[in-house]
Amino acid sequence: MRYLTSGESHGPQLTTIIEGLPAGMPLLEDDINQALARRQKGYGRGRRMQIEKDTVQITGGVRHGYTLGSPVGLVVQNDDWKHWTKIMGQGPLDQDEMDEVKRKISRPRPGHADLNGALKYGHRDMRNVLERSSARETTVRVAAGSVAKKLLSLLGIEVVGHVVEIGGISSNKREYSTLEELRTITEESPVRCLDSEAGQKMMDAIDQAKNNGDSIGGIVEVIVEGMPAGVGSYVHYDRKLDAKLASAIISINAFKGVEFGIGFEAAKKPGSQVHDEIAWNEEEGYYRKTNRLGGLEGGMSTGMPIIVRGVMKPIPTLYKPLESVDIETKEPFTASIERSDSCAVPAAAVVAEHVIAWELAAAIVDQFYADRFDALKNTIEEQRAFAREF
Ligand SMILES: Cc1cc2nc3c(=O)[nH]c(=O)nc-3n(C[C@H](O)[C@H](O)[C@H](O)COP(=O)(O)O)c2cc1C
Ligand SMILES: C=C(O[C@@H]1CC(C(=O)O)=C[C@@H](OP(=O)(O)O)[C@H]1O)C(=O)O
Repeated sequence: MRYLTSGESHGPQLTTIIEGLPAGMPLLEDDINQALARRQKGYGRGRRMQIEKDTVQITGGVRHGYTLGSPVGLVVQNDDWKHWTKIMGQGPLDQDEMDEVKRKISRPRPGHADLNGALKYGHRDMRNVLERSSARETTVRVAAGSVAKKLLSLLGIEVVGHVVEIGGISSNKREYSTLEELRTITEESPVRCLDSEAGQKMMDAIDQAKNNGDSIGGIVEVIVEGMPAGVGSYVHYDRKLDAKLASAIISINAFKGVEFGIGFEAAKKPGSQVHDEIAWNEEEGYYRKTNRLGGLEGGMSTGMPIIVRGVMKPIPTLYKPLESVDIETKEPFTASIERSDSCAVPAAAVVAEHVIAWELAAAIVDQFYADRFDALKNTIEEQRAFAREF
């Protein structure tokens, strides 16, 4: 299963095409719209989120609420496009229009894609870079991920993303009784945090950063329950499930680190406090007494919950900007900017949830290859029964 995306941040629309989804899976626009709305929420975002009301149009691959096995096309309109039709128009400009819109972006922001993208593609107007490097593109990644989440959910696999740290303030509450409880509580928190006290402090930290013209980052966590054991493989580097999940997290704009289970803490502990003892009972089959490795061993799922965390750096566009160099004059400058998010960690938790869901669904569809969704469902049940009785 694979997907590509297309679209600029202030262009007319964002598009994705999903290839390889089995036929006969229930899918409605509403399933996707709920995910898009969740990505738009979250304390710390800038004015753009007030302009957009992200909703999807399914443009192919679905009929009467079920997938056809043909490519699924999804489109999300950019409501901001109407303010950018000249600047972002796709046809050639006449001379008058050229004068009107020729204000080129020649001042690269440290930490964004501007300068490297300009050097790579030869764009002297860095708008040509920032339009596509913008995290606006995560809208359709969430759309594709929500289709994957639907598939997983129908197979009894649930995925939830939430925030565990913002600006150095950590959630002290990590325990929850069910994934449903984690989802419900974090959904109501403006920063998607289980710990309401820490959540309030996170909001204060975001306000403070904003007032200082600065930005802050944080850590998000994604938990997956119901994944059958043995998805992924140890036999080849590009079939390892942990590697795919790590790549998915790092592919989110501004994500700089990833860990599984106890993660980087493993470096400080002896093996006896890192590895999870294996046990067996008739009801569940094999299980681990602990889950310090976060549900992954040898590039494969263990059947225990998968726990992935990702670290997001602070947003690079600063109202109090850092020094940079104008590529036209070669002079240093510190420019002011029009608008930006001051913290997008709560939104990024939703993105992380969906990119992880995508990788898991793709790994399942590729491994238990099926053209029909009912056949896939049976195969997964058989795999679970096989593991229980093994
Ligand atoms: C949901 C989300 C919203 C973001 N909003 C902004 C923003 O408003 N301004 C900004 O400069 N960067 C924002 N970023 C981060 C940039 O897109 C990112 O830093 C940039 O693409 C450069 O990539 P890199 O940081 O991975 O190197 C956002 C990222 C995410 C995930
Ligand atoms: C548009 C989204 O996020 C954008 C991501 C982003 C960036 O540089 O990554 C910059 C900002 O864009 P703008 O300058 O248009 O306000 C964010 O709003 C979105 O998440 O839908």
